[in-house]
Amino acid sequence: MAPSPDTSKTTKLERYNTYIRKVNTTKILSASSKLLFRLTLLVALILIFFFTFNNQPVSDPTISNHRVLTTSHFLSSAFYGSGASWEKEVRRSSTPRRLNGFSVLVTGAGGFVGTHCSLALKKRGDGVLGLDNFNSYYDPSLKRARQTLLKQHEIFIVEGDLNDGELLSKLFDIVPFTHVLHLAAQAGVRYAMQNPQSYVRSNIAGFVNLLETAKNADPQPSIVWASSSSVYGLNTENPFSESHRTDQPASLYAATKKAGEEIAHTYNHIYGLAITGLRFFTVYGPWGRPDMAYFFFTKDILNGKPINVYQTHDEKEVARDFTYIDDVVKGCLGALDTAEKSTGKGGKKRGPAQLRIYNLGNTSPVSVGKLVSILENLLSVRAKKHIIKMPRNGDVPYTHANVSLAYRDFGYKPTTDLSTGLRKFVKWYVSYYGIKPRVKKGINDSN
Ligand SMILES: O=C(O)[C@H]1O[C@H](OP(=O)(O)OP(=O)(O)OC[C@H]2O[C@@H](n3ccc(=O)[nH]c3=O)[C@H](O)[C@@H]2O)[C@H](O)[C@@H](O)[C@@H]1O
Repeated sequence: MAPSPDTSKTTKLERYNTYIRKVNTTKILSASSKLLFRLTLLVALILIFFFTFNNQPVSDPTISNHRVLTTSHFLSSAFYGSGASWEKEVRRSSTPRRLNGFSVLVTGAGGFVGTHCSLALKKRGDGVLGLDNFNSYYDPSLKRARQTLLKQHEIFIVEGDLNDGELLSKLFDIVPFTHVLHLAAQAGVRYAMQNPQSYVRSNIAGFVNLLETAKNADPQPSIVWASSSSVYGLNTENPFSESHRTDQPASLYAATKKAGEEIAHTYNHIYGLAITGLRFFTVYGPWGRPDMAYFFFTKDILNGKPINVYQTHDEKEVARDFTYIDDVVKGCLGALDTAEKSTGKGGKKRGPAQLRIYNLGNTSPVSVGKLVSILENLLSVRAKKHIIKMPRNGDVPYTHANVSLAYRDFGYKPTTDLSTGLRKFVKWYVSYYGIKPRVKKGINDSN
């Protein structure tokens, strides 16, 4: 019998090869399933991120502005800055139509004062480019409606955030702005207790970012920006003058505006930026801010909802130097017209530059009780008033502007009393929100 061949070596080899194939297949399978798992995780994370940041209820003031800003920044970075047509829009909007006209970057152009100032500048032939992040501190649909209004007047708003240095530099690369009207801010006195960080982000970090860009620009623009009557804080001298104490802010909002004034000093001192701060006193009017008392009182009175009317702890009336928007716009344009050129260039100072602060108020404080009775009369509805002690929320009991400095330097003279201004506001309100019944006859007939 022939000896059977020794197959033990080939069998071993085959077994070994089979084993290797199995191991490799398992490795490939496990690697691809890992890859698949990671991809799924990534997609899930992107989806979670997208839905979390884009499905926020818009009018809830408790929403963290930070998240909204970050998303807006994220989205805007994807949209802006590419394409010849975008640059063309930027150039077209900011080009003046009158001889020696300004080219103004208006930050917060989708806001209340920003919209009115942009329209006024455009109307007289200046070039206006808006910048706004359309955050949801209050109903963004109102900001979008203002944007539509500006678009009808050929004013383009770049959608982006003040803290986006790249975007700001790009805008200054495209346009040699002569002026910046800086109105973008986290506004509101009481909301600062709910979302303190948003005040730091917009009013301090955002402002610094803007000044950094402006100081590097060539030419450097002149800057006019919105400070606030709230910087007077616990000051007891009356009426408030620019020389009075502003070192006792009653709210974080006021503290960030005061910080802005000090920061303005620094950039003026080091870099030669010409800067003018305007202390606005409770500005109201058509296209106003829904977070302000006159606005939400109107809404609540019409809806039969109770309103809280504050009084001081010693039971005195709380009062404000309510200032009508058209007067404030004249003040802003006056400040722009009298702003001197910045003296620096490309981050270097070449000589002393103008630094100014002005009150823009109405010079006649009115109590909140009186404000409510004017509204009741205009709306023909009785308010359900709850008179309560002013909560400790950053409010001050009283504001009253002395505007002689603004009058001396650019002829600022407010001419609208509260009844006249509120009549115009109510007329706009009922038309904008399509409210017909009960509003006093004649409200739509007057100007
Ligand atoms: O002039 C300013 O510096 C500031 O003016 C307003 O702040 P404020 O004067 O507090 O305006 P509102 O929030 O509209 O309040 C007006 C008055 O109504 C009172 N109020 C407010 C809310 C409320 O429920 N009840 C009430 O009586 C306030 O105490 C205040 O006296 C703006 O909201 C700030 O952004 C701005 O910087």
